[in-house]
Amino acid sequence: MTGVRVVVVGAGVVGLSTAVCIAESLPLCSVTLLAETFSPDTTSDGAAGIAFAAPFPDIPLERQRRWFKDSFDHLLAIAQSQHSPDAGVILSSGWQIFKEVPATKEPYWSDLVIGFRAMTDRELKRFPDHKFGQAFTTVKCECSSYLPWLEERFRKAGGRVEQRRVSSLQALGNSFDLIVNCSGLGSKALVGDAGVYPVRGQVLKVEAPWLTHFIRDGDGKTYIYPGIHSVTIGGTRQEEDWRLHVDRGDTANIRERCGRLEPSLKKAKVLAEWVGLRPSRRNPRVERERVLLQGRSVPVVHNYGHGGWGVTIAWGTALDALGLVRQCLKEMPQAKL
Ligand SMILES: Cc1cc2nc3c(=O)[nH]c(=O)nc-3n(C[C@H](O)[C@H](O)[C@H](O)COP(=O)(O)OP(=O)(O)OC[C@H]3O[C@@H](n4cnc5c(N)ncnc54)[C@H](O)[C@@H]3O)c2cc1C
Ligand SMILES: O=C(O)CCC(=O)C(=O)O
Repeated sequence: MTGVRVVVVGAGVVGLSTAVCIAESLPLCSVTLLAETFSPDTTSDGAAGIAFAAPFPDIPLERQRRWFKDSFDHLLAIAQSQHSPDAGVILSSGWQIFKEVPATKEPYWSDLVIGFRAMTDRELKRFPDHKFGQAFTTVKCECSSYLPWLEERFRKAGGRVEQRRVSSLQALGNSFDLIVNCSGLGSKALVGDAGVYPVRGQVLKVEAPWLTHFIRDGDGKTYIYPGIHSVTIGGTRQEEDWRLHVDRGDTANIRERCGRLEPSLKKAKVLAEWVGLRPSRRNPRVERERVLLQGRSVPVVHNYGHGGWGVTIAWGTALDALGLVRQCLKEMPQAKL
């Protein structure tokens, strides 16, 4: 046997990151990336792409810190290299502001981003409804550039790409020795996970090149993220809402909320409106199991359910998934690594 046949299902930021990690680290495996949709038609494509996260309830904080750190350091290195414009990864500085002083003044990643500090009274003055704020520099990833850039990197590492929908893992059992499931919300049907659910998010992309700093309300519903080509303003977090069309009421509401934080947005031209369904789950599923497919016991590594933080932790969870793939290979006596 010359190599183990690995398939990665899903070409959003999680699937592409995972596919790149596997193809670059395990050159003797033949890796196929298989997905129903590719950039620009994935959920990842419309994300603001800011590296920022809230904690998941049941994952040890040390593991979450590792996911954040590995991803942040990976993106920071790109942002500070000549690849930054092609990959669409940049540094982004700004403020998170709170109407009430939060119980936890420093998020678990406060020492992993750059220059995290409490805002001064002078900085807070322009936000009269807010009592407390955090200033920091993080990274921002424009997935409409980053995903094609990752796909190119995957192809250069010898990966193959195939576009089709997979109706069940059974359909893959004959053609592959190891399955890596990065199908996001698709995992609800693909692996019958009832714990995966959509959280609808609507954003507007506006033209406002004079804005250079992000502003995020600590309630997580209102944010303004300046990017390379446009400013993303949002948003909504509507649980179990599968509607993919733009809601005019949401648009008006977003413009009103963001305009209150940044009055100059009233002058900004709307370039596009977008809706995505966050692949949410109580905790992301990054684990392995064996599944009986066509009479064969096939190892499956899962990496999905990142909710609203998929861009932020994709690279870190991809490295974990790579570790799980290595464990599966060790259990295959015929595999050459
Ligand atoms: C409005 C909004 C703003 C956001 N902003 C941010 C942000 O600033 N920072 C951040 O970290 N995150 C953000 N997110 C969250 C982020 O977008 C998601 O966490 C991330 O996109 C999830 O990536 P994914 O690869 O798991 O899923 P997806 O991008 O949805 O990709 C899933 C892939 O699986 C494929 N697939 C599914 N089922 C099948 C099947 N049966 N057969 C074949 N292929 C299949 C799909 O075609 C697709 O290629 C935001 C989300 C929204 C909605
Ligand atoms: O929450 C944020 O501030 C970033 C955008 C995001 O992650 C989201 O809308 O899911």
